[in-house]
Amino acid sequence: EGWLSLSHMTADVSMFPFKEWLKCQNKAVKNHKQELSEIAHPQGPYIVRETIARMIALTRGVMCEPEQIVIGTGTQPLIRQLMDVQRNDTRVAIENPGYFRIYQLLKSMNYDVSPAPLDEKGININKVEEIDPNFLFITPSHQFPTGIIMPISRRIELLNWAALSNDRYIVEDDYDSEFKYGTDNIPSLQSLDRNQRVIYTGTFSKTLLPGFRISYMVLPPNLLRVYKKYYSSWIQGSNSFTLYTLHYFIKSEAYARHIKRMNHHYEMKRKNLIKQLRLRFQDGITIKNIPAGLHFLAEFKTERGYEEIEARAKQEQLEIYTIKRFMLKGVTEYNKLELVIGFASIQNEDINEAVDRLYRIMK
Ligand SMILES: Cc1ncc(COP(=O)(O)O)c(CN[C@H](CF)CCC(=O)O)c1O
Repeated sequence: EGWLSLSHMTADVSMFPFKEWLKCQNKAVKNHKQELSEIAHPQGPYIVRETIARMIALTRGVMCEPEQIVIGTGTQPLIRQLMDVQRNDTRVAIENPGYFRIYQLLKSMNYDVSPAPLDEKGININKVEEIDPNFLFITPSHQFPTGIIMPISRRIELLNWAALSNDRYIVEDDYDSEFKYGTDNIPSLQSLDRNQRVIYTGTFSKTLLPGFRISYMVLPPNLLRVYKKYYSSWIQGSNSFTLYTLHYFIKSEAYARHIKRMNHHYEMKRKNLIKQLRLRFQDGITIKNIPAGLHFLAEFKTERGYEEIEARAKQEQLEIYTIKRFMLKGVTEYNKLELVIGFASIQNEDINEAVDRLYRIMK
């Protein structure tokens, strides 16, 4: 019957409004031939940055001017640009478990990168003070991969910590913050920042499609000055055609409608998957049931180790990922079997079959 996927790295392409997207593409051709014939602004076309600035002000409380926005072809290239213009002795801390692709990028740039552990409120503030980083990478809206939603109290603690020095920044990765199911959508950390300490990054990979490669970064004025100094001759890497299409997709409210529709769709699939998992595994499964994002963590009682589970998953043609990929350096072997279970790809009618395969893999 072929492969089924519980990957957390996808979006549900079966629901993407390609017809509306193509209409916006036509508008881009009609209204912006001139701009398409030229090299775009290093940070991306102004009107696209203006539309993004307005949208994140409305949806995430982010306060910024279009001049502070840098558009990029992904979170990694944006972080690379930001960090390329920092001093070599810059110290960095990142959540552990955390987004290993950023961890690996920062290490490949020869920065001193320290994984910092979490507690029930997100990144552990005492550990942050111990490490004393210049840049702190966090995902407060929906910690990646544990899903923890950082309470306001911890956000304030972190902002107070950052405000104590001109040489401290917090990179707020607001990844998949758009998907909340019945839980409150806490405004961005950036919206609480009064000292130009927060760099805000967002992406359209989860709300549109990861293949579009459209992400953005909001720099506080002091870092924007540094950025402009180093990148004045930079040619924007994004595809202007896609960016102008995005501009019309957002302005026509198609984007807002799509997110609303996807929230309902994902909430229904998530509920069904959790129900089937509980029915099948009974007390053999413990689900970290935080109602947000496009994946959840689930711990399974099994005698089998990670390698064996991954091998059996291939046999069963079920795409699954374990928590190991997010356990950054210096963490002892996990003594429980934990999966990151994504529900964007799996079609509702395939959920029972996927759960059956998972049951055979674990038993
Ligand atoms: C924490 C976090 N911040 C941003 C992105 C978005 O990056 P970009 O598309 O480049 O804008 C991801 C995307 N994560 C990937 C797909 F889910 C990879 C996960 C894995 O490698 O496990 C992410 O986890």
